[in-house]
Amino acid sequence: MTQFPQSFPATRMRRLRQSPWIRGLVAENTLTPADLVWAIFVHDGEGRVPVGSLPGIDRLSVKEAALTAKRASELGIPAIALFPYIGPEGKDETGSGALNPDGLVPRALRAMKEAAPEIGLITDVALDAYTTHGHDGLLDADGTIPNDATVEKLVQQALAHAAAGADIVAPSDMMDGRIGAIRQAFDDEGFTNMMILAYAAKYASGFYGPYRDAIGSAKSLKGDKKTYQQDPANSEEALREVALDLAEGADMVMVKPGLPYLDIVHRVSTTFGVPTLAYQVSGEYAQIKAAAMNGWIDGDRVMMESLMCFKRAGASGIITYFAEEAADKLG
Ligand SMILES: NCc1[nH]cc(CCC(=O)O)c1CC(=O)O
Ligand SMILES: [Mg+2]
Repeated sequence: MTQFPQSFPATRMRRLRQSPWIRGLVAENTLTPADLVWAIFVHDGEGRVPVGSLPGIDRLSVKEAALTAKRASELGIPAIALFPYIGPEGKDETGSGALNPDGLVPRALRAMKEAAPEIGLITDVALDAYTTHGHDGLLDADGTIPNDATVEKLVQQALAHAAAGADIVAPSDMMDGRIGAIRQAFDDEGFTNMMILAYAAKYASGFYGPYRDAIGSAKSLKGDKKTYQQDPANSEEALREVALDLAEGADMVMVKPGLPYLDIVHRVSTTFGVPTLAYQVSGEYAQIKAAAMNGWIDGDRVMMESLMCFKRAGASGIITYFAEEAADKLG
C-alpha cells in the first residue's frame, strides 16, 4: 500500500481541481469513441422500428444496419455488436434459425462488411432469439437446459457467423465448455484468426428486461436463466469462469451487466490482465433514459459519467446502447 505522508495545510487537494485545464491534465482515465462498442438490433423487415422500452433505440433493417456501420466509422467507433429480433414465425423449439448460414445475422454481417469493412463486427452466440421458449440453449421435456447438446448447436451458429464475415463471436449463453468447442471448430475449419469474446461472467439479472423485449423473447421466456447464468451474490465464481474461458481459448472476456458489477470488472481486469469488456445492458440504459425523460437527472451528464466509470474500473471497452450519442458528444 502506498504511503501518504501529506498533510494539511501544505497539501490542499483542491488546488488540482480549480480549473478545467488542470483537471484535464491530472485526469487518471480518459474516454474516447475508441472505447465504445455500439450495440444494435436488426430485424428482417423494412426501415427502423422503435423499441418501446429503449427510448432512442430502433430495430434496424439490414440496409439500415449497413448505414449504421458507416456511421460508426464516421464517429470513430471501432466495432458493432449485433443482436437479432426474430419474429414468432422464425422461432422453433430448437432454435434452428440460429444455424442458418443465410439467416438474418449472416445477411446483416455481409451488408455491413461491404458498407464499412474497417468496422469490427461482433455477433451474439446463443439461441434465445430463435427459440419459442426464449432460453439460450435447448430445453428438455423436464425443464432442464442440456449443456453438451446445446454446445453442439452453438458451435454451428458460431461457424455460420464466421463464414458470413464476423470478426468476433461472443458466446453469451453460459454453457460450460462452449469456448473450447468453438475454438476447436474454428481451428478445424481454418478460422484460425477468429476472435472469441467470452461472456465469461454473465449474471442472471433483472437488468436484461428491455433487451428481451427488443429481441422478441420477453413474452416467450419460460422460467428464468438461473441454472446457467451466475448468481449475483458471487464474485469468486466469476474469476473461475474467466479462468476457464481463457484456458479454452477466449481472446477477451466480458462482464455483464455493467455498472452494478464494476467490482467484478475490476477484479477480472487486475487478476488476469486480459482485455476485459463490460456490457452496459438494456436495463441500465433504460434507467438513465427514463430518469432523464422525467427531468430527474441530466441524461447526457449521467451517460458520460457512467461510461467513464467503466474505464476507471479497468474495462478495456464498453458495449453500450449509448455509443452513437456518446461518440457524438466526444467527437
Ligand atoms: N443471449 C442472450 C443475451 N445477450 C445479450 C443479452 C442482454 C443484453 C441487454 O440486456 O442489453 C442477453 C439476454 C439474456 O441473457 O437474457
Ligand atoms: Mg463458463
